[in-house]
Amino acid sequence: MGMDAHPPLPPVDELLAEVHVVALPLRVRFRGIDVRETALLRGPAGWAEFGPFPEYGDAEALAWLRAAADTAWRGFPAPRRTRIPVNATVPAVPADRVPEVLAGYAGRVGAVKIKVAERGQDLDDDDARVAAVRALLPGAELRVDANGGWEVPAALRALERLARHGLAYAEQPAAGIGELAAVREGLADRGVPVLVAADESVRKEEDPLAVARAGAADLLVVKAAPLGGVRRALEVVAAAGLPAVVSSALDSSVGIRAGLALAAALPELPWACGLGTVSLLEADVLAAPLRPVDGELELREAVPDPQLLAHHAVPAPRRQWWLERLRRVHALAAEG
Ligand SMILES: O=C(O)CCC(=O)C1=CC=C[C@@H](O)[C@@H]1C(=O)O
Ligand SMILES: [Mg+2]
Repeated sequence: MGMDAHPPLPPVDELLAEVHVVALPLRVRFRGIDVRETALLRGPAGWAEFGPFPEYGDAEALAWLRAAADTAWRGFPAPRRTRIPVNATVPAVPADRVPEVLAGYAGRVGAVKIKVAERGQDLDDDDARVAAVRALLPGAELRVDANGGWEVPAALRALERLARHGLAYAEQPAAGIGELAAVREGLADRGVPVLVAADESVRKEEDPLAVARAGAADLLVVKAAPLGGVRRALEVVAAAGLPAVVSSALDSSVGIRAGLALAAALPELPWACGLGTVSLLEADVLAAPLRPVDGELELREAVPDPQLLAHHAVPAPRRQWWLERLRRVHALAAEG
C-alpha cells in the first residue's frame, strides 16, 4: 500500500503571483467560527483554494499547499460522472434552529450529516437535533459526525440512543484508530446497525492508510486538501480498499470544486458527499455558487468573480498574514 512521492511545488514567486485572501461570513456558526478566511490562487491550470484553518500549524498546512498547487498547476483528473450527490450539513445548533439550517438547501434533501458531541452540550442536545432532522425528513439518509468527541463507552451509549432515529453511519465517533475499532466492535456486539466512518483518523494521521489497515472503519471520509490533492486522495482510496465519502473543509466554491473533481473521479461513489457547505456561507466568490439543488451538485468550472473577490477581500494585515504563511509553508516543502 505505498504511494508515489509528491511532485515538486512551483517556485514561490510563481505560486504567489496571484493570491486573493477573502473573508466569507457564515449563515450559521460552524466549528466555532462566524467568518471563514481563505486564500485563492491562480496557476496555469486554473484556480485553487488554500484554506487551512488559521490554528493549523505549517506542517499540517503543507498538504493543503500541495493540494492547491496540484489543482492550479496540473488541473483535475478525468471525471467519471458529472452529477454528485451531496448531504446537507447541520452544525451543532439547538434543535429549534434545524428548520432554518435545512431551509438553506434548495429542493429535495436526500442525506443529512448532523454534528454531535459538541463541547458544552450533552446527549439530550444531540438526540433533540437528530430527532428534529428526522421529523422534517422522514425518508432521508442520516449520519452523525462526532469529530472524535466521545470516549468509547460514551460513543456506544450515544449511538445506541441516536440509532433509534435511523442512522447510516457515525463519522469519527471517537478519537484514535484503536478507539474507532472498539466502537465498531461494540456496536456489532450490541446489534446497533450503524457503520463507522473515519475522518480525522485519515486526514490527521501520519499514515492515512493506517485506519484501513487496522480494519477500524467501514468507510473513509476523504478530503482533497489535507490529503495533498485530488490525485493523492484517489491513491489513498484505491490503496485503502474501502468505500469513500468525499467531504470538504468549509471551503468557498473554488475549494468545493476540487472536492467535486475527486468525487467525480472515484471509481465508485456509494454515498452522498459532504460538499454542500457553500449553503452554510452567506457569501461566496462565484456569481453562481456551487450550492446543491435537489441533493446534487453539478460538475462545472469555478472561476471567481473579480468583483466578489474585491468585495470580500480581507484587510491588509490579514492578507500579509496569509502571504507570510504561504511563504513559510512553501519553504517547509524544500526542507524536506
Ligand atoms: O462533511 C460535511 O458534511 C461538511 C464538512 C464538515 O463537516 C467539516 C468541514 C470542516 C471541518 C471539519 O470539522 C468538518 C468535518 O469534520 O467533517
Ligand atoms: Mg468529520
